Amino acid sequence: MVLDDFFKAVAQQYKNKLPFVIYRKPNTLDVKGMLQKDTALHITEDFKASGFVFAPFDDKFPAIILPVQYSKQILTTYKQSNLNTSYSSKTFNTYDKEKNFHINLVKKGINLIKKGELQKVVLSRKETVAFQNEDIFSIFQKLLATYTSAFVYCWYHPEIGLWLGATPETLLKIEDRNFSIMALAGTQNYNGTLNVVWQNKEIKEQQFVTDFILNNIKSRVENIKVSNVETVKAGNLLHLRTLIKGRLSSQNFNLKKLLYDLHPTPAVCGLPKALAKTFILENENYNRTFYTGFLGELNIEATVTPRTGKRNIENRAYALKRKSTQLYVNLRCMEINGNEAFIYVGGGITDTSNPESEWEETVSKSMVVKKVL
Ligand SMILES: C=C(O[C@@H]1C=C(C(=O)O)C=C[C@H]1O)C(=O)O
Repeated sequence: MVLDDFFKAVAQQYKNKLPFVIYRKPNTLDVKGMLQKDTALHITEDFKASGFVFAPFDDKFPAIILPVQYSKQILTTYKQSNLNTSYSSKTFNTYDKEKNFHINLVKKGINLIKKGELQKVVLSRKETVAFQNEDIFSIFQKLLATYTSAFVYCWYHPEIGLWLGATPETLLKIEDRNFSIMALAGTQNYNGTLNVVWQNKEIKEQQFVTDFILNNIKSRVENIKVSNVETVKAGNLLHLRTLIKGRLSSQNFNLKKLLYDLHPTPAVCGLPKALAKTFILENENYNRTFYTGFLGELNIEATVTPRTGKRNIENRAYALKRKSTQLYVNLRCMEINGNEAFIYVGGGITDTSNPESEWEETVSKSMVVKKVL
């Protein structure tokens, strides 16, 4: 489908107040869309359905799905040169009240860590900025053009609202029995080089995430491969990343169990998980809803053509059908609500965190999204 027709179809869907998602995976050009044919709020209880899932931070609340069976799928290609909208150079005010609240929240977190009750907690805030007469699809296109290595999406349901984001973090990918999980944490501003020094604080907070993931998957996987810790760029920021890959031991693994043993990981919640989550729910002054939840393709049938090598020539005729799941953590995102955009940002706190720097980190993270407004 050509780009114009793609966006016309999605705009019509939005006008008709029908649910949809449009998205592009990291470092690819395909932009996919799922346009749901009814207005129902579909839920997946067992994670066996096939569709696009949108799950909240708090696992007490259900995961929403746009099911393949009730949706029309559309596809286009987006090249950076398609961008014909320019950036505005708006300035945004931050308010002392928000800053004071966040700094006090961080101090509270540090105190609990120093008392030994928590090891790490990720604390966040919601910032409201004015949003007037803007075309959400041009914002989506700016996200596509600006953040080519992110998972970029725009998701809508009339009963929930409209979300947009460009996340650098994969939660879980599964194809057949092969899986891949990312441990991403630690943040510093990007100043033109990936060759940077990381402080112990960041190294430790990222290691917590890797260890947590390994502990939670070890009983049901084999052939685990853990990458070195690498510095990766996401917009104007750098993070530390470890990739964990392997094979699930059983064909009949329980995807829901695996997912909720991981989610929310210490990249967005903390350690120990339950205590950190309670602290977050009781002390942040807003409801995260879908920020730091997860989203993406669930049990989508993909056609895989075997590689063409001399040895494989006889295989070329077969196109294999495989079920694939590719889920991302909902970060660097915003929710549009009438004339307002809510931007959600947070950061990991450990015993050596500095409250003022933690505030600055959330300001830098908010720029990722503000840049396209
Ligand atoms: C919580 C966020 O990001 C997470 C926290 C990070 C950190 O504490 O350094 C880094 C990447 C993400 O795992 C966010 O972007 O809002």
